[in-house]
Amino acid sequence: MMRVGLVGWRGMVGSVLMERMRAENDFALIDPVFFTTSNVGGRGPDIGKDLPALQDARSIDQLKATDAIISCQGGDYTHEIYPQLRAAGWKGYWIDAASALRMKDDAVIVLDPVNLDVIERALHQGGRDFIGGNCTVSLMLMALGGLFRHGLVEWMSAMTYQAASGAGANNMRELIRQMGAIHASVAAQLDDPASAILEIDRIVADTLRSTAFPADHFGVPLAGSLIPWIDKQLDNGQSREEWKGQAETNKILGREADPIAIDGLCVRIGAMRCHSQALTIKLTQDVPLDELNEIIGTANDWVKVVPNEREISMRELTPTAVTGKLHVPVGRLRKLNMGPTFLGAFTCGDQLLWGAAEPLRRTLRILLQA
Ligand SMILES: NC(=O)C1=CN([C@@H]2O[C@H](COP(=O)(O)OP(=O)(O)OC[C@H]3O[C@@H](n4cnc5c(N)ncnc54)[C@H](OP(=O)(O)O)[C@@H]3O)[C@@H](O)[C@H]2O)C=CC1
Ligand SMILES: N[C@@H](CC(=O)OP(=O)(O)O)C(=O)O
Repeated sequence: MMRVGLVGWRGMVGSVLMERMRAENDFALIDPVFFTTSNVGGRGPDIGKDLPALQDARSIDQLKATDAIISCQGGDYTHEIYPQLRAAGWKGYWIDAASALRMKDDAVIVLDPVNLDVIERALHQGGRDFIGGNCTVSLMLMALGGLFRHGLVEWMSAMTYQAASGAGANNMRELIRQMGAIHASVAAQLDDPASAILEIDRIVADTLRSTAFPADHFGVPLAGSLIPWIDKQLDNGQSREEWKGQAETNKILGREADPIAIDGLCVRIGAMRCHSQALTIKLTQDVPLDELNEIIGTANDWVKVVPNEREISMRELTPTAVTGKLHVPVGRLRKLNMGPTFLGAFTCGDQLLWGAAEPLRRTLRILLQA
């Protein structure tokens, strides 16, 4: 049985990964060893079978005794440990949620419903590093992979509406705290049907602008507002999250040599854990909408085309509908006024499932069958 080390299993991404691995009975197929950076000798998670005590995630000797490692511990950990482990001669598979190794030449960004061919080719060639993609990119490709597969995308612009979870667990908590602070500031006026709406609005604005408003993690209000910047600032004016759109999509598709132009603006909004995206797609040719629906909707087992109708879009194409679910709805599909080769689309997906945990556990399954 493959001895698989799990690092970062109690974090947010790691916890979702544990849930999914339990649900899919993955632990029956491996000999799992749990690591920690903070509780060596402690107890691992409940996975329905006996486990040895937690091992030290910074011990190269202990890590070396594995055939594969899945890390959800974060980029700093990867930067610190991965080079030491390879330098010590470890030849195992490194599967990682963090972005640290994504653009390394011999690393594959894994999203098997879209790029199983790229993953299998790398495995054939002795590839050992399999890295989960950026959540926004992975969710866009789960939704629109069919168009790319059919060579129909000349360029794409993605305008994103990204959830608090992408910034971490503390940010999710802070979003709810911010919502509570807003409500508390006008609770009395809300209970009084005769109160003036402009007075409520003024108090809410004062609350949002107050230095007492809880914003330690985001730095600014998200509830009742939005944040038009995600990740670091690059010299060319893009945010790093926006840069990933083109760089990671083309790497996932294995077409770095002939990249498709992808760009847009990434925005944080007050959703909990589902990223949404409004997409403008320049098609390489004029394809009728019913054919596009078919191409998009049959690309994988999880994408689900939502008819471009008001009621069903409002019910099914939202973070509320999608949270905790593996399907990836895509809708609002229509030709835009710019011409017959311009397609509009809107998609929404759980960024902790297909955006983070699910590609990792599926990669493990692929390695087990290799
Ligand atoms: N958040 C996201 O949406 C996505 C994140 N990723 C990547 O995944 C990696 C991990 O992200 P994420 O899961 O958000 O990180 P977390 O901060 O939730 O967890 C990382 C580690 O922090 C330690 N930790 C310290 N305090 C706590 C606590 N109170 N509860 C749980 N764990 C704690 C744990 O390590 P220990 O048990 O050793 O103490 C844990 O494994 C990052 O590199 C990120 O870039 C990738 C895609 C999406
Ligand atoms: N940057 C993403 C989350 C994330 O962790 O991305 P990456 O894995 O590319 O660092 C967000 O904020 O929504």
